[in-house]
Amino acid sequence: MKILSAAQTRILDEGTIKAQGITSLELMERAATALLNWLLDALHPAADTPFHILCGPGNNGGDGLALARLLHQSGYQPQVWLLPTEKSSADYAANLQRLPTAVPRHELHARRLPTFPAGAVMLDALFGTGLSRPLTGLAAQVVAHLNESQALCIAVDMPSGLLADAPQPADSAVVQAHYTLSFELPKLAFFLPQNAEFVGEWELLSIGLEATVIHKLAVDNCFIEENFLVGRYPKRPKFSHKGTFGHALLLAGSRGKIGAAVLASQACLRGGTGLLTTCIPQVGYDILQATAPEAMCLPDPALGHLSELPDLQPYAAVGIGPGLGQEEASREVLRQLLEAAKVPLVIDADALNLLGANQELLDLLPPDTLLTPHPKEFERLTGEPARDDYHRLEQLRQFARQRRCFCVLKGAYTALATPDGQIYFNSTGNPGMATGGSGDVLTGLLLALRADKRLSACNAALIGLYAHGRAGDLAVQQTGEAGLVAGDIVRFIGPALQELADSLTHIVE
Ligand SMILES: NC(=O)C1=CN([C@@H]2O[C@H](COP(=O)(O)OP(=O)(O)OC[C@H]3O[C@@H](n4cnc5c(N)ncnc54)[C@H](O)[C@@H]3O)[C@@H](O)[C@H]2O)[C@H](O)CC1
Ligand SMILES: [K+]
Repeated sequence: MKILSAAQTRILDEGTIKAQGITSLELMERAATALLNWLLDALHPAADTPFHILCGPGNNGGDGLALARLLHQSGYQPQVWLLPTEKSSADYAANLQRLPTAVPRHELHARRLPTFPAGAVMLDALFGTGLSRPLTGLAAQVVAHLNESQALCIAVDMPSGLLADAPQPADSAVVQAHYTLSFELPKLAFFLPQNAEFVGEWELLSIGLEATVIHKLAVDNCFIEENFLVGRYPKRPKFSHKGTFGHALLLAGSRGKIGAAVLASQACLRGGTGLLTTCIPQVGYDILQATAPEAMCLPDPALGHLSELPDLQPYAAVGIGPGLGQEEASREVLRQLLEAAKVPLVIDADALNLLGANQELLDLLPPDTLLTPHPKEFERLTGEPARDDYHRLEQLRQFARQRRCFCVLKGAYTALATPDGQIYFNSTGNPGMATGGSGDVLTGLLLALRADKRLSACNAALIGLYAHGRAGDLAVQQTGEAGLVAGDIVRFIGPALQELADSLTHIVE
């Protein structure tokens, strides 16, 4: 699913009106109808539910006015609160005119700001994608006042004060919505942690925006849902053998962190690798043999850390990093690997920290290498703290372009940047997965997918991120969020991948 800029949203709006031969007012009616249907379906509001709709001067306010009329026609008693303005949009004016006189309308005033009780539903239709600068004056005061309210706050299209695709100054007034109901496609702002307190839960309401126009718009940010992956994860052929899926090599573990090597090994095996060899320091040998018996174990001569790079000849892909530690000898193993590798690499955890601390190693990264930092590890890689989440995203895009690699940024909507400058946000996963070892599981799974020669580097990464989150979503149904541990994610990798393998068949059926 494409993530459009505010400017592209306008193009899509106009393109839809032209292609479908409708008026902008009719499109607004679709938006208001979609809002009404959501309110009725999701809230099942009692007939006396106090709906308060706050309307700004543009089409966002127009949506609010149209919604007020539809709520009234459905038997509710909404009230509208208008932001005084000298200039309003034509469709706002038209909907103000169409508002039944029975719907109470009030003008917002700095000295008479309304207080809404806990059971009330506030709809924030002050500003949407047309916001061009931070809110000031009365609008900012209204927003600050709304944020003090106990009522349920539902933002129409965007929380007012939030820009769709750029940061606003740190102390700007932005509505803190419980829900944001956006039209058709998500905004970039929704994917960034710094905006979570404003956006709340977000949902997309379809208003029939023109698919042919969406198709033509070039974007560099996408949101990845299951439908995007249909057909990208091939079923296992009937006559497959373990050689079909590749032999993976994992370099992981150090004294005290053997668990990371175990989790990554188990995830790699569940991720469908044909064969796995895990290279581990002596101290982990018995543990790994006992906990991942399907893996072959290659003990390093050193007791507590990796000190030697094995012969790479047999392997289809190599993963390095989980629990590795940052010993000098392990850094040399990493250096030799980067110099020698002719197969796909997956680099995580301490191997990323070693890259950050020894920046000259970054010049050795083979093209299409997959790196999986969380924000702190990413900062060590770039050596430059990000100003905000937007800046970090551009750093990520730049890093992947410059290093010709695939770079993941782990978080709530894990982002994948590709060498051609695209960013894909993953849609699966839950807060229960913010737990030790969950990243090691991702590395093992990605290693298995990179060892499978049938998958491109980009598809392997997208499928890995999606299936990892989906496995977490399946696991959390049994464990709850607090009780979820990384090993639970491992147990559901198989079912998550099977869903993807079956998705094409389901569509054909
Ligand atoms: N995208 C769609 O498919 C549809 C969108 N709809 C709704 O329309 C709004 C966007 O409407 P627009 O008129 O372009 O902008 P806004 O209502 O967000 O506000 C514009 C209005 O406000 C002025 N303005 C901008 N910034 C500020 C500021 N900081 N302070 C004060 N005033 C400001 C600006 O000059 C304009 O006058 C979209 O979000 C949807 O809700 C359609 O109804 C359905 C299709
Ligand atoms: K809004």
